[in-house]
This record gives sequence, C-alpha cells and structure tokens, in this order.
Amino acid sequence: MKKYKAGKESRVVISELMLPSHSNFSGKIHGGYILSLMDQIAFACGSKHSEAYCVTASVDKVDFRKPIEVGELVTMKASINHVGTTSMVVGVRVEAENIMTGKVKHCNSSYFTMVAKNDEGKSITVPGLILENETAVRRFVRSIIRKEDASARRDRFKASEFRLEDHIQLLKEYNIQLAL
Ligand SMILES: CC(=O)SCCNC(=O)CCNC(=O)[C@H](O)C(C)(C)COP(=O)(O)OP(=O)(O)OC[C@H]1O[C@@H](n2cnc3c(N)ncnc32)[C@H](O)[C@@H]1OP(=O)(O)O
Repeated sequence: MKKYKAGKESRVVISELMLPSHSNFSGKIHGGYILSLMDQIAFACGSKHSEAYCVTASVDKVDFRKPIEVGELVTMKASINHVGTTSMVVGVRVEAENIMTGKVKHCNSSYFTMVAKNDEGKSITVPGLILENETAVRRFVRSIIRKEDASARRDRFKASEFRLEDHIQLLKEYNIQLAL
C-alpha cells in the first residue's frame, strides 16, 4: 500500500437515471434512496483510498436543496477530503440533469466519515492524502473545522452536563408547553 495517495486516485463518479419506482406520488425521488446511493459511492471512494472495505461512521450533514424528479439523470461525485489515522472524510456532491433541457442543478453535498477495516473487523491505518491544489487544501481544512464543531456539539449536550434551568428562558420563545 502507498504511504500517500492523491485524491484523483480514489475519485468516483456514478450516474443513474431516476426511475418511478424510487419516487413518491408526485414524482419526486425519495431522499432515502438518494442517501443510499451516496453511501455506496462514499464506500467505493473510501475503499479505493484505503484499499480495504470500510464502514460508515457518520454522515455530516445532508440538506436536500432541490428536489430530484423522475426521469432526471443524477450524477454523484465522491472524493477524499480528509484523512485521519483510520478514518477518511469523503465529500459527495449530487447533481441532477434534466435530459431534455440539459439544465443541471446542485441537489446536495454531504460528508461521509468512513473507517477502514481489515478482515477481522479491526480498524486499520489509511494512506495519507496528497493535497495537489488549493481546493484540496480548503476541503481538508474545512473537514478539520467540521470535526471540531461536531465534537463541540456532542460535548455541549451530553445528558450528564445538561441543566434544564439553563434553557428555560430559551424554551419560552417556542410553541411548546412544559409538562414535566
Ligand atoms: C458498510 C457499512 O456502511 S456498515 C453500516 C453502517 N456503519 C456501521 O455499522 C458502523 C458501526 N460503528 C462502528 O463500527 C464503530 O463505532 C466505528 C468503526 C465507527 C468506530 O469504531 P471505534 O472502535 O469506536 O473506533 P475509534 O474510536 O478508534 O474510531 C476510529 C476512527 O473513527 C472515527 N470516528 C468514530 N466515530 C466517529 C463519528 N461518530 N464521527 C466521525 N468519526 C468517527 C474516529 O475519530 C477514528 O478516526 P481516526 O482513526 O482517523 O482518528
């Protein structure tokens, strides 16, 4: 296995025509189906980089910006944005093209953390990442910040540290009744 690999060595692109079987009654493709495709491409990209099968540790986060319609051609692009010791952050971008007009819309982007595993299910070290241009550096740094933000979020709302009285004032602004 190489010690360092460039992002282009593991970049993955898939295109799939959206069929009625994956849509709701108004012809929009189910978000869960899109997530499933995104997970698959993240898995492929992470596995190519690490040369091992991976598991999905987390997904951060998915905003469905535009609906995807039946008959549109969806293209997903995945590349490694960040590597840790055993984990990789895979950036996935989803676009949908109206085949009749050629118009392309950006439907969502998300970041999957994949962890490389050996045959015994033990997490294994992944190759480092060669950052070949400014975009790659920006994505790497953004991943560091996202990880820090996620960790701060987790700590802030730990059940053991949550104090109801600290939040009563905030709750008054919302459409709720407290019935504790
Ligand atoms: C094919 C599939 O998609 S499988 C189905 C969906 N996925 C799963 O079932 C995974 C279930 N979860 C697990 O197996 C484990 O909790 C794992 C692999 C995610 C983490 O395993 P742990 O034994 O806790 O390992 P550990 O704490 O050493 O973490 C391993 C790496 O994952 C990272 N990691 C673990 N949890 C998270 C998380 N929630 N978010 C982001 N990164 C995470 C760690 O930072 C670490 O990265 P590093 O080695 O680059 O520093």
